[in-house]
Amino acid sequence: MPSNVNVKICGVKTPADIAAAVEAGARYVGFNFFARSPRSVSVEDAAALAAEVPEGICKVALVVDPTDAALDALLARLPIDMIQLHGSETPARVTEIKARHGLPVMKAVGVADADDLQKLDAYLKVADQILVDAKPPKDAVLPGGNGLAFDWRLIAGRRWPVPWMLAGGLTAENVGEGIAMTGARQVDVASAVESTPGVKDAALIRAFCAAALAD
Ligand SMILES: O=C(O)c1ccccc1N[C@@H]1O[C@H](COP(=O)(O)O)[C@@H](O)[C@H]1O
Repeated sequence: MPSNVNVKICGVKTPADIAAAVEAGARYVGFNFFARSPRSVSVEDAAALAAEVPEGICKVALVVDPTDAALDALLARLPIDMIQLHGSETPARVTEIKARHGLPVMKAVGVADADDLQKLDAYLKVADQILVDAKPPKDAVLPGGNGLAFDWRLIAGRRWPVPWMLAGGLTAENVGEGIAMTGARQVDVASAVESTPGVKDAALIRAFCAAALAD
């Protein structure tokens, strides 16, 4: 029986990463355009990679506080299905980006405590999806992709009116518990499916997807 959980593999950089994700059952692949990330790809490389993604798999562009010019340049080259905003974009900026580009937007919200969930509520009317991620540590170089989980009890039993993904420190070992505790129907992973930062590992992708899709 097909699983009712969707998996996103974020930070794919090679055709082999895409093949591993798709064969393992992922429904989303993420291209990371945050230059300081070990997972970042150039627009040119991502355009070539996007051609490898089968029809029906959602191609997500992960960007952090993008300018209009940067998004214009990216979307002119790349057939993207969804924009993931992973910076400090306000609800008004999310609305602006959606209107300008006509693409679904997933807004990432970092969660460390109950106050962050109030901030999340402000995006429910403007974003198409919410990515509920761990809040990065103050001194972190990356605003996401740090392999850190948040306290899932904070969102246990929460229901939101838009689709959402659980992210942050998910691994093959803990994703089943994360799904069970939070009721997530979608999960997103970057670092736990890598052998070293920025290098995806097909066996780890398979193990993660098998665990997430076992539900
Ligand atoms: O992965 C990155 O390098 C990254 C950089 C900047 C913003 C977001 C980033 N990743 C996103 O964070 C989640 C969680 O990552 P992890 O599994 O804890 O490593 C990831 O799935 C991306 O959507």
